[in-house]
Amino acid sequence: MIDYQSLRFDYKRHADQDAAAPARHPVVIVGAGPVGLTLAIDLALRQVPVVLLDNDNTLSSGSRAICFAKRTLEVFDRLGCGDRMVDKGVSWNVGKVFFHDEQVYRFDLLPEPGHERPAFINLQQYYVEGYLVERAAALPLVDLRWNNKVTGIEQSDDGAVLTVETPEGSYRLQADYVAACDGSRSSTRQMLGLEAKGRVFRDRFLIADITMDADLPTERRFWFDPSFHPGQSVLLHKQADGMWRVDFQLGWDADPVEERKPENITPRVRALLDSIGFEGVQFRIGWASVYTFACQRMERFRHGRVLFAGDSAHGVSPFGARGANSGVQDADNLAWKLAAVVQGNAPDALLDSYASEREYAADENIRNSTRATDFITPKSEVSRLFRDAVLELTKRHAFARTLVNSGRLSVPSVLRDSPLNTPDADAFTGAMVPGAAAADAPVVHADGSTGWLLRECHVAQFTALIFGQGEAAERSLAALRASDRPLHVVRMDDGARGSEFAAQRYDARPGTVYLLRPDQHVCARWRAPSAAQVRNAVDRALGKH
Ligand SMILES: O=C(O)CCc1cccc(O)c1
Repeated sequence: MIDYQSLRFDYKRHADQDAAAPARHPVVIVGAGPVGLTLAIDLALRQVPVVLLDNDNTLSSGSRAICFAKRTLEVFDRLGCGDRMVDKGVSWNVGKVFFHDEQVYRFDLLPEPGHERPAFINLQQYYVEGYLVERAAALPLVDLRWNNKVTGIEQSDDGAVLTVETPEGSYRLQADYVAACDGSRSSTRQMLGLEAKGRVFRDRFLIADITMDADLPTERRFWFDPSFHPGQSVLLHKQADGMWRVDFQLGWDADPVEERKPENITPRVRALLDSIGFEGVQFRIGWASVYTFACQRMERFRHGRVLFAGDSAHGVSPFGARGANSGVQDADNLAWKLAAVVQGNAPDALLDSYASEREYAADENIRNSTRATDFITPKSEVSRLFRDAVLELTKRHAFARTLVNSGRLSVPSVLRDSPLNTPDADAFTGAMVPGAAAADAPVVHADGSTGWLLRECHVAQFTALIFGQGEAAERSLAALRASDRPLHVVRMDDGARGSEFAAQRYDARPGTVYLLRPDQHVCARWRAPSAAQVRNAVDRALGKH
């Protein structure tokens, strides 16, 4: 078994370091974390060569982001590495909320059948990064350079020049576009004199990974004010390899250095385990950290030829697992747009929609994260009284459950107001509005074979889903063909067992067509499209209108 935590990657001298003039590349990505790696793989699969620079030669130190959401797994599936993540991770849908020591609420994030992926998996970040690195290594168009630290950036109208420091000295590189995926302390952001602004929360949390031989169902457990950690909150998650993540709220006055010491972590963990029935169970403390956080973002995610993605662009609290997941969705949004622009299939202005769509998503994540944090860590006596009253009521009254907020867990933003959407001209019901990430569903083919809707969406192209058979579906198919736009067509045959999920989720009738962007967001839909409507919708989604 590979120990991903102790892996060291070789620095290799590159021919660019000996070039007389700085070599020029279409895209240079700064930072080989989950976001930079996702973006690099996605671009390479779209036939765009990428240089990916990382300032060290290791994967994530510590388990860090552990909760990877359904949408993130669907992105990883599209990139060809979702199965490994899901096979190694622990899947979960259910969360339990406790007030004092009593369960007051249980929720199921994916109560309906007919989805390939669970609501979440928990997997240590070093595995996620390791699997992405291995996937990238299989793609000749990804040029991953370890121990290549960007120390300077100069922008011009048509690109940027980066200064890169290596163990053998520094060299310069030119890029048509730079993606800054270099984390919350982004040096790219600092070098450009930019900042992220927002609210810093005055509280401290201890995260400790413990390994123990004990089992509980794989569920998220959250305690408000439990007897084993009075006055504070606690969150427990199971990870791979018999590891568990515990988050203890400590309060602002806690001493971060003291709290990280094993002799101070042990009694906290012991009290938790004793309270959940694991009195005799031995445990080992692994990675531990004391953190504070801020909900903040850069005002704009695009600065000329530099695009910011992930934690460099925005930050949230861990509650809701919206950090890494929204970063992967940034990459998902950016990759196809960058590919379309550098390949000459879309104007540069398409990249403005990356910024506006993901700034919108960041606001939604920050809003959710801020509300959850305010509920979890009330900052006044009145807020605490309100919070405790809600939790008390929740035991008996369903209405109060909607007010409980232990973190609203990550779901993709619906990009409802995106300029890339074609507004509906026909009546539809349901959630698959233009801007929504396409819902998965079983697919039943005419020959009886089965698959999953999102797996059928081709990585490189716009996809058209056509529902049903018969004349209406044939007319829609003819319109798609006559549109003269490269479309990957997926036939959603109705009538077969299992096909009802898709028909219902997409409010489909025979002939209904959904147009999906390459990142699987719906951008248009019709009951019976014309070729011109399809053509216009594709062009609009490419930023040509
Ligand atoms: O369950 C949640 O709301 C998030 C769990 C989580 C994710 C990342 C770090 C961390 O300490 C907790």
